[in-house]
Amino acid sequence: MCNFVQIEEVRSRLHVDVNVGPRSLPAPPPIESFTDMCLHPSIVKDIEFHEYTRPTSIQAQAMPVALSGRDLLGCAETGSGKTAAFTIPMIQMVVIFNLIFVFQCQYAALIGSNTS
Ligand SMILES: Nc1ncnc2c1ncn2[C@@H]1O[C@H](COP(=O)(O)OP(=O)(O)OP(=O)(O)O)[C@@H](O)[C@H]1O
Repeated sequence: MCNFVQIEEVRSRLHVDVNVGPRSLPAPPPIESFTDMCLHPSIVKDIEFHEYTRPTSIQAQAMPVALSGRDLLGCAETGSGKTAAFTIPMIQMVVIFNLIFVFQCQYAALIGSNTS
């Protein structure tokens, strides 16, 4: 994917809106294939086990942002795959950087969930 127009075309097709803060760099473009996300082999294996063939819209846009280490706030309808969109990058960071051992962190991730 090379230019802004093409990126916006893909976002439009995926029905994805992206907003970044005024002093922030542009968000990474969406990635429409798990294979192209450079995920750890153990994560790829699990994605295959669950028979996810391609990212949902929220995953295609949110995962590259989170994998780049940026903060993000993602909203999408229920059942659209938000859980994996946020947790796969989180697991990737833990697996790749081995956060708990490298930084002696007590916590590597914090998950907040609404109650219903
Ligand atoms: N890329 C994908 N391909 C196929 N199925 C998927 C994919 N991503 C998630 N799913 C499946 O879709 C279903 C809904 O996903 P999930 O519950 O994560 O959505 P959600 O947006 O987090 O929902 P909620 O708003 O209710 O929390 C789950 O069964 C999940 O395993």
